[in-house]
Amino acid sequence: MAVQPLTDQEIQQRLGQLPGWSFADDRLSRTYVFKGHPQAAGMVAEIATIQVELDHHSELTLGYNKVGVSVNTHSAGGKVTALDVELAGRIEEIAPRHGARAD
Ligand SMILES: C[C@H](O)[C@H](O)[C@H]1CNC2=NC(N)=NC(=O)C2=N1
Repeated sequence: MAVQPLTDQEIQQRLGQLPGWSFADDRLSRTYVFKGHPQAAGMVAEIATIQVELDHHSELTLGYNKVGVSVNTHSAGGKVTALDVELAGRIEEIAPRHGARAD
């Protein structure tokens, strides 16, 4: 069975475990700030590796010292699902090693 969208209540509950992430326009999103461009790019590269492993892919934006992550599940009609929450959690785990801080 295809992955089901989470309800707004379920999303709010899961956001409690994902500080810095927000829910708007049917997407989970977060921006991270880094010391400089190499650190930001390194974070993007590791996110890409995780996304290949999970077979779930966010929209990533790389700036000078910022990385934006925004994700929903295409196969669930562009809604937020447990797959998005899982990816966000995996990204949170690696962020400290890249020196990421809140925007
Ligand atoms: C065939 C492949 O598994 C699918 O296209 C995957 C790939 N990555 C994906 N990523 C996201 N964000 N949503 C999806 O529905 C999705 N589907």
